[in-house]
Amino acid sequence: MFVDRLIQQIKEKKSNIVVGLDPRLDMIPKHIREKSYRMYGKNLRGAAEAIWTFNKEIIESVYDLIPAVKPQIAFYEQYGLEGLESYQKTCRLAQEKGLLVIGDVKRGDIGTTSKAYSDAHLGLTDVEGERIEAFPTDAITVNPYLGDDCLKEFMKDIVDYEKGMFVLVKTSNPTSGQLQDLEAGGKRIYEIVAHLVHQWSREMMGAHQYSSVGAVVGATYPEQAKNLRRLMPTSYFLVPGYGAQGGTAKDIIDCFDERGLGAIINSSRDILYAYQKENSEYKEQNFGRAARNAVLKMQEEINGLLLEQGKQYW
Ligand SMILES: O=c1ccn([C@@H]2O[C@H](COP(=O)(O)O)[C@@H](O)[C@H]2O)c(=O)[nH]1
Repeated sequence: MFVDRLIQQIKEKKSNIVVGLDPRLDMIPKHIREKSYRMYGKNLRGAAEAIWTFNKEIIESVYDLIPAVKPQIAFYEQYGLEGLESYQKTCRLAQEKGLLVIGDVKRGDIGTTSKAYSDAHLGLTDVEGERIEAFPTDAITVNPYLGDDCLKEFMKDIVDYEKGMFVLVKTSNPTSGQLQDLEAGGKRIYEIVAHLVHQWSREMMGAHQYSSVGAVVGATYPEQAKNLRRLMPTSYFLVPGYGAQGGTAKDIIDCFDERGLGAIINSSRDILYAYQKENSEYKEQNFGRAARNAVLKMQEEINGLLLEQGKQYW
């Protein structure tokens, strides 16, 4: 089951960090871009190959330190088919390195359309009876806005293929409250979504009192996260917003349970582009080492605070 594999990886690597694979062309080291443009041209192929080269080195540099990666599909989709090919290759390499892959695809539509999304990202795609894997991912993010019939399609594949999903509950962006914090029947919208997620989570429980149905909860809203931990006791939290968006170890600490489990913390820009930081000791040739160092620093911050609070999971 996805959640059990995740917890096993977390314990083995003593890490609850997810590296977000969000390749931004303008932030990829120049020597990689130039080589790629020389070989393929300044076009979608050239961009996609630069991304792939960059991701390969990032994965090689951090795979032994983390349980999972989270490629954000938007950063690949913008380069069309070539970009999606890089997404697919990135997911495959990460899995080969023993990492779990959480596709940040934020899908959700009417039932029949959700089924197609789910075939592509969780299950298998049917071609005249041949069942083929389109994108190799272990879990995805989903948008709950369309309700039960939308999520039912993802649920089926989670059960059949032992995959996972993280439902958007309280997102990290500045205006997430505009809709998510509105009150309906005495409750906030995000609390109502949390209640639904809790119900869905009961259908896919693993061995450690957690479910393969998790929730996205932003690091930038610590008070709400504390409340959500209580409302969704069986859902693993995928927590974006650490680092570049301002979230700190203190802000995410209440996403964990008393055992130090229950949350995986994502950081993308702060890790991938650590070599560009003002005080960085690394040159752009060593961007992989800079990323590794950034993961180790984040691990120290989070594990240090967990230890202080007696929430030692390792
Ligand atoms: O509420 C959300 C949901 C998803 N994200 C995604 O996480 C990363 C964050 O990147 P950073 O560079 O660490 O800020 C990015 O892929 C977002 O699309 C989120 O930030 N908040």
